[in-house]
This record gives sequence, C-alpha cells and structure tokens, in this order.
Amino acid sequence: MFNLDRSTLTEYLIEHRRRTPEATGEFNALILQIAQACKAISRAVAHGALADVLGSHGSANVQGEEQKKLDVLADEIFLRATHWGGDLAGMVSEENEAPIPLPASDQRGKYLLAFDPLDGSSNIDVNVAVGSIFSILRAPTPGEDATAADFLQPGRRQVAAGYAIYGPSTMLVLSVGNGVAGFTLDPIIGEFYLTHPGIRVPQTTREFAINASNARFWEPPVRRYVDECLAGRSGPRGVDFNMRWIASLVAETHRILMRGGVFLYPRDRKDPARPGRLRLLYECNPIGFLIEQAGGRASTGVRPTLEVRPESLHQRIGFVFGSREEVERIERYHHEPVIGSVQDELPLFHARSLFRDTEFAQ
Ligand SMILES: O=P(O)(O)OC[C@H]1O[C@](O)(COP(=O)(O)O)[C@@H](O)[C@@H]1O
Ligand SMILES: [Mg+2]
Ligand SMILES: [Mg+2]
Repeated sequence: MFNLDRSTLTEYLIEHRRRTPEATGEFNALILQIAQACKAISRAVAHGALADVLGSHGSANVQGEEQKKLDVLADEIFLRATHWGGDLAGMVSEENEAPIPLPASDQRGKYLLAFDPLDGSSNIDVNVAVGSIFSILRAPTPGEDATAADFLQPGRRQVAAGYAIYGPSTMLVLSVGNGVAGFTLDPIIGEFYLTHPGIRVPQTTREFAINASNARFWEPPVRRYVDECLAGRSGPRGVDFNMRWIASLVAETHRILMRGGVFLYPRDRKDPARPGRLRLLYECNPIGFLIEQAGGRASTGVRPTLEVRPESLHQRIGFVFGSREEVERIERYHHEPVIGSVQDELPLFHARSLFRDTEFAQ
C-alpha cells in the first residue's frame, strides 16, 4: 500500500534548488513554512467540532464578509508559520486590509506572500472540502518592508503558487514555475509525499461549474455559453454536459486539475461596485498560474488573468478557467457580437428555462 520510493516535499524542493544554481534556500524555506501552516490548518479542519473551530467568529473582514472561526484561526496559523522566517519582505491576506507588518526585529527577505488562509468558508460548517491558496512574488526592493503597491504585479510575475485542499485527504498542489506537482499528506508521519507529478488539465471537457443562482445577472456571452451547455445533445454543441458547483474555489480547481472541466465566476451585473466575486491577488492569480502551468487556460473572460495589472490589494475580477478549448470558446463569445442565443432556437428555453429572465433576454 505504501510506496517508499516517493519523494517528500523537501526532497522535491532540494531537487528544484539543484537546478537553480543562484538559489539561496530562502525560497525552499518559505514553501516549507507554508506547508507547515497547511498541516496545522488541516489538523484543525479534521478535528472540526472537537477543536471548536466551526461557526462564526462574530467579526467581519475588510471586505465586509462574516469571518468564521476557522478563517481567523487559519490566518493566525499562516502568520505564525511564515512571518518570522526572514525570507519575506511583506505579506497580504484576505483577512487583513493592509500588508501585514513583519516583526520589527526580523530581517526582511526578497519574497512577497499573498494568501487566502481559508478558501470556501461557507463549506466549513457543512463538512465539505475547503482549502488555502498562496501566491509568491519577488519583492521590488528586497531587504526592505514592502508597500501595498509592491504587490500590484501581474500574475505572470509569480515565482510560485499553490493551494492546500483539506478534503478526504489533504493535498498540497504546487507550481514553482516548471509544471504542477501534487503532494498528499501522511497525517501520521506529518509529511507531504509526491503522489501526483506532472499534473495536466485535459484540453477538452464536458463538465462546467457556475453558480446558477446568479443567472439573472450574467452578461450575454456567459448566458449563451451556459445555455448551449444546458441544451446538450439537441443544442448547438451536440453533446450533453455535466455540471458541478462546490462553492470552494480550491475544490473546483482540484477537480479540474484531476479530470478537466471549466469553472466560471464571471463578471456580472449583481453589484456594479464588485466586478466579479473572486479576488485577483490571492485567488485568481495563483489558481491561474497553476492552471497555465498545467496546460489549461485562465481568463477574465476576455483576456488572460495573468496579464491583468492589479489596481488594489483586494480587487475582485471575473474568472474563467480550466480546459483550454472551453475557455477559448468563452473568450470568443465575449469578443463576438451578441446574436440570438440558443434560447431563441429552442422552444423549451422560451418560457421554462432554469436560467430564464427578461432583463437580459436577447
Ligand atoms: O457563495 P458562492 O457564490 O457560491 O461563491 C463561492 C466562491 O466563494 C469562495 O468561497 C470565496 O472564497 P472565501 O471563502 O475565501 O471568501 C470561493 O472559494 C468560491 O468559489
Ligand atoms: Mg477564497
Ligand atoms: Mg478565504
């Protein structure tokens, strides 16, 4: 059952360092600190009610969202595990408005860390998979405290990115810029082992994921895409599609990395002040980096996510990613003039579509 030949995460990182002669070891130290944080969060998640980590913390974060106990705990765990290491010049977290001050006595390093300590918070209390997401950038002025502006770099400049998924097993999925590798935690030994080398996203798929409760706010290209998927074999796509919605970005990403698919949390018209739901710096950019490294495509719906120049730390943006062919199709729909949708062609969709509304009917 156990394969003793598997590399540990540490061995994988040492191997990577051998191929990077100028590496000092700071980068590996940082990744291992993050992995340590993920192990501690995994333990808290696994203990659930036994560790009194379910339920609301009774506070709101900078974005006005209710904080769960586990959001706050995971944030603290990330801070403790990483901010004494001396390899960081700054940190940004979903749960903190400004960059988190590093300890005064500590040296400043050359990396910036942006993270979502607990992703999929609405799933904590219902015992569904949640995760942590992280993005690593180079500090423009190594050795000095980073400013908020230092973090506003396009995702293409990420040095590494990854997530931990706390599911039936805990995994760390990582890219240091040469593909994507998945490591599974042995919870007894407390070690991540390389179990999924060279992860690739299948180019084609027949499975999509979108929060359909927002259908009335979708823009026409998204409506067209989803309507065509729903029309299945008798529609313009000529095949039946399957649908998933977990409401944990990490879990959706993991499914897509494992078996393909396309995920959409598009820009919509729900709230003009919030063009999209997901946050660019610590959700879309790291996931986009992993998806591109695995041969898939990550997009705003119009252009590659990793090309966007961020404007603020907690900026939200439309996000579409997954199997390349589907993402390219969605981008094409955004660039094409709006023409009649499948709704106009199929009588069923006129009066009774699940996603029917009048406001944006074409
Ligand atoms: O509640 P919705 O609309 O289904 O949104 C789900 C999305 O919100 C998120 O939970 C946001 O992340 P946080 O839990 O870190 O705030 C994503 O993981 C997920 O894709
Ligand atoms: Mg999140
Ligand atoms: Mg979160």
